Formats: sequence, structure tokens, C-alpha cells
Amino acid sequence: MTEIETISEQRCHGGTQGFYRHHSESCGGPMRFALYQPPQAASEVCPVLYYLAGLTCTEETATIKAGAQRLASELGLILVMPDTSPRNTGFDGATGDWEFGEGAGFYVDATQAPWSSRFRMHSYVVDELPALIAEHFPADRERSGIMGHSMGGHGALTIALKHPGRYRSVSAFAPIVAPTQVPWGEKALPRYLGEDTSAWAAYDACELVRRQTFDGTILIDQGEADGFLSTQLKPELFDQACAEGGQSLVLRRHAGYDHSYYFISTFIDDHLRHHASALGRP
Ligand SMILES: N[C@@H](CCC(=O)N[C@@H](CSC=O)C(=O)NCC(=O)O)C(=O)O
Repeated sequence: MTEIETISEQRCHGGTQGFYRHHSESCGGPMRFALYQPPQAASEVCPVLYYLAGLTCTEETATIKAGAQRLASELGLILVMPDTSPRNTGFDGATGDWEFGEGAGFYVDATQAPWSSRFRMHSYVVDELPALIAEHFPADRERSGIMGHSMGGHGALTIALKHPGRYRSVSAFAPIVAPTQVPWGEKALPRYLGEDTSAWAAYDACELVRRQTFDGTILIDQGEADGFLSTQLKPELFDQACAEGGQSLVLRRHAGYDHSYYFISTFIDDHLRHHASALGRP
């Protein structure tokens, strides 16, 4: 059995909020994740909802700020919130820039040295972490959903689109939907994936959805007062790409809301219910 270390466990809404550390083969070193077990996990296997956080975030960010545990407890959902990248890599340029490197893994499998030896968040989230969780917690691997915020929204959309059948539900808050066309992606993707832009397209939700739809409706919430809206997020590009690809999409725009966790905590219940109904927890 793969070992995990319990960092902390605390009672929360009748269940348990835990933080854990383990050695990751994908990321070549220690990784941390947060996991919430609802009360139902004491007596049955439960569906799992993965939440991928954004730039500068850790496994603690959404765990502390999103307010997801109350309804997850009621619905019987396990919540998994991994860190956003490997840490303490020692690579030149891995720290000191909030848009690249540690805290900014972009949920890709890097192909360029030195990043390729540690920055393999795609494989970590899709394969290694679910296997680990199924080993150690009462989690039903056949009932998984995935969601995220901003860079994590990009991660959730690209992972769900690249792995048909693996996730029963997907949603995002203020996601990066076209990293090949916006400054955050143009900065990070060449360093992780090289100069060939066709490699970037494999991690671009707009490019992916034109070729392969997700079997279900994608839910996206976007604040109209989000400071990154017109420069980095551009949800209209995904709206257009979904129309072209025949993808069912609910894109909700909310006047006055920004990019923060005040926005996320306002609408998190809608996302949990969206996932719960696809995961057999109506
Ligand atoms: N440079 C700022 C802003 C960083 C920021 O806004 N991060 C977002 C995600 S942005 C896209 O992925 C975030 O979720 N921040 C965490 C939070 O608690 O709001 C900075 O360094 O703070």
C-alpha cells in the first residue's frame, strides 16, 4: 500500500476535514492534498469531487475559503483539493513569479527540462491521486467529478475533455479557457511544453472541445467585475467553441462579482448540486 502521512484531521459538519502528505511518483517528490470525508463515508463508499485551485493557491485555499464542506456533508460527497504544483523544487525560476512555477503548475505534464521531472500535475490529478485516494479512503472511483477556479478551472475543463468517461461531471469558476491565446498561457506553456504551439493546444479547452465533447452539461460561473475577465479569461471564446463543437454549456455571468473566493463561496452550492446530481446524490 502506498503510504500517506496525516498532517491534521478535524471534525467538520459531522465529517472529517483532513490534510495529507505523500510521495508522488508523477511529481518526483512530496505532495500535499486536502480531503473532506462527509458523515456518510463512515458507512459507505462515496462519490468524489476534485477541486483544482488557481495561481498562488495551495491545498488550503479552497478548503478554508470556499465553504464547500457544509453542503458536501449533506450530499455525501468526498472533496479532494490538491496543491497546485510540486514545492521546494530548487529549480531556477520556480519561485518569485506568481504566474509561473511553484503555485502555477497549469495542470500540464511538462516536457521541457528541468520542469519535466517534477511539474507533471496532469498525470498526478488524473491517475496518481485518484488511485491513492481509493486505496486510503471510502471513495468510489467510478463516480468522480472535477471542478476548479481560474487556472484550476482550466485544469478541470482540459482534464475532463481529455479523458472522456473518467468524470461524470465538470464545472468551473472563472476558468482560463484559451491559454494559447492569453498572457498567462503564453508565458507558462512554452517553458513547460516547448515552442511548438501544437503541444499547447492539447491543454487548451477551446481547442479540445471542438474535437471532443464532454458527455454532460458543463457549468461555468463568471463574475462580470473580475479584473482578469477581458485579458486572461475570455469566456466568450469557450461559449463560441462549445457552440461549434456541439457541447452543452451553461455559462452564467454575475454582475458585480470579482475573481475572489467571496464570489466562489456565493455560488459553490450550485456547483456541488450540479455534481451531486450527476454522481447519484440528488
Ligand atoms: N497576484 C495576486 C493575485 C493572485 C490571484 O488572484 N490568484 C487567484 C487565482 S488567479 C488564477 O488562477 C486566487 O485564487 N487567489 C487565492 C485567493 O485566496 O484569492 C496575488 O499574488 O495574490
